[in-house]
Amino acid sequence: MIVTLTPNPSLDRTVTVERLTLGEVHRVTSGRIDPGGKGINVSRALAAQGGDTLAVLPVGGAEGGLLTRLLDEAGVAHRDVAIGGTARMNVAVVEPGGRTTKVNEAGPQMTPAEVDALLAATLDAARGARWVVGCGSLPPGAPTSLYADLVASARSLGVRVAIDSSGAPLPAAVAAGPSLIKPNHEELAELVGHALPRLGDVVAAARELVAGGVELVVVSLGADGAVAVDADSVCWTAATIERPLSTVGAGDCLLAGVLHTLDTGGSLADALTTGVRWGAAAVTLPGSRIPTPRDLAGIEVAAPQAPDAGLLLR
Ligand SMILES: Nc1ncnc2c1ncn2[C@@H]1O[C@H](COP(=O)(O)OP(=O)(O)O)[C@@H](O)[C@H]1O
Ligand SMILES: O=P(O)(O)OC[C@H]1O[C@](O)(COP(=O)(O)O)[C@@H](O)[C@@H]1O
Repeated sequence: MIVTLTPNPSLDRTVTVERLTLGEVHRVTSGRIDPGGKGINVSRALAAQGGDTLAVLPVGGAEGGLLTRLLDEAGVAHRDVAIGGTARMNVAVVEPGGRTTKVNEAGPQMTPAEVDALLAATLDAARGARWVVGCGSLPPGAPTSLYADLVASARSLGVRVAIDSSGAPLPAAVAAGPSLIKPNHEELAELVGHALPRLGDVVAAARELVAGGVELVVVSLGADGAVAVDADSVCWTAATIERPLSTVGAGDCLLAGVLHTLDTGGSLADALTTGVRWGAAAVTLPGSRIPTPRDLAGIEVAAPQAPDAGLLLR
């Protein structure tokens, strides 16, 4: 069982326009709404592939009601923690060719009691689970240490913790020694404090984090695939997608694929291959639609290999 915690879930509204021009009125050619937030997307991706998962989230307001209804419709088991605020709505504007502009709300103000209840519900759900995954930004009112606290508390229950976040909560969580982190290229550069133009720079930065106490670092690199680094090995792979439709949620699908494979006893190379397959399949789908087994068919992933250190990343 993989438990996900999404402290700041969202309704993801995706609209497609011919061309985005600042200051202009745009006519939408297609639109959709999906339950969102990074942990929720991880649970959606796992559930879509028959995985055993439970999403823990704060729920408030009319938007929160719609969010849980959409999760029910998608067959995603969830544990709701009632809050006084209202779930946020994030907008993604997609242009033909896949360029995506995102506008994310900050999220509802949470009280200290609501934050405590959310963490307690997550730890309660995590008892007996193999993995607990903390993902995404934190809403106003949540302490920067929320994911670090999750790492420490889940570890004392014997549960492995994966973290996918950004900004100040990420270094705080890293200092607590999680089992896995999944930064993208930009997040990793911010974490180590310098630019990482080549694949070799990414591997060196990931090794630095492993030496500092993170068991496994999986770095997603968009069209350049993903690289996985632990104390014993490093591997890299990628998939070619001719016509990407929307990259929203691709990193979440990658993480779901990696965890699903590790959870079912697969090797690191298999986990990375599955993750890249799920992430690449996600970019072939509109909005933050999640790949089904049928969407994975036909996605060719290169055999994992030692990274080409000199490769200049896109
Ligand atoms: N243009 C693309 N072509 C092929 N695969 C892609 C593309 N964009 C993303 N992916 C796949 O999705 C994964 C996650 O994408 P990425 O953009 O790095 O993550 P995030 O959404 O966290 O920023 C990548 O590791 C890769 O497997
Ligand atoms: O919590 P954050 O960082 O604001 O991100 C939330 C957004 O991220 C998503 O999980 C998608 O992730 P990406 O945009 O990184 O692919 C959306 O569902 C959601 O709108």
